[in-house]
Amino acid sequence: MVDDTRRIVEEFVFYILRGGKMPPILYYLPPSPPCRCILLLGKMLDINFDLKVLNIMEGEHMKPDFVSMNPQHCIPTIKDETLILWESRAILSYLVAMYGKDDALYPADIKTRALVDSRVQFDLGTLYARFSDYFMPTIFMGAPLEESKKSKLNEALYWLECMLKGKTWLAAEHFTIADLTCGVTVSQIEAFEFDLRNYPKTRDWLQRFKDELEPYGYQEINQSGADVLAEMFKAKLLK
Ligand SMILES: N[C@@H](CCC(=O)N[C@@H](CS)C(=O)NCC(=O)O)C(=O)O
Repeated sequence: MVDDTRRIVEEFVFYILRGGKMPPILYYLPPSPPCRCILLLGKMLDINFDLKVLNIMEGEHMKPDFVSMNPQHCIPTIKDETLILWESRAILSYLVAMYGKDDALYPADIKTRALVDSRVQFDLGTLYARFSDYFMPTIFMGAPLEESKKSKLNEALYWLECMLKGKTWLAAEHFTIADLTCGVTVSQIEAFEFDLRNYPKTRDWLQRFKDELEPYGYQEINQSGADVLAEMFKAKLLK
């Protein structure tokens, strides 16, 4: 009861501070890597999401109300007033533009932004895609791991290692959404105990990524979600 009152008061204060604008609704599931990216950014930007858990394992994403909003029925999805948006990386850049106190996480400088976009799209089209292709058939269907897919993932990790040569962060002198999306992917790969010994720069960067996000709930949001998926993966491997 006290907690409820406190939450209502906090939401009201937040509402006033935002100039009368309600916070965005986030449809999500805690272990989902793309959802974890949005939750972490929300903490960094102090966005008090109206959180709606959508359990895709129980088919909640296929319910007519959600499908009429997002016909692709994927999470994360946000609803911010009239805007309905999915694709986690597009959500990241939108939230920085709309709620960031500055553009540091998604720099306006044209050449820096081009590098951020390049790394973000590398994650979507190559790194996360190959990670998913290698691990997900085992997690969701109990399929055996495939050596050819492992090689493809190693190739993507090698490219990431090359991108980090002489760099502290992936795309700028400071942490950006490129580090956020690639970092969540690599932290999941690490949680699956994939051998990262050949990628020393990536391992150092991953540690910096964790340190950077520690004050924003890294353990509760990202590590715990990564561990849940890793448990599911191990259980399938043992079968
Ligand atoms: N490229 C999308 C991928 C989203 C995605 O695959 N979400 C999964 C959960 S991790 C999902 O919603 N699966 C259910 C479905 O697509 O029907 C993003 O980054 O947002």
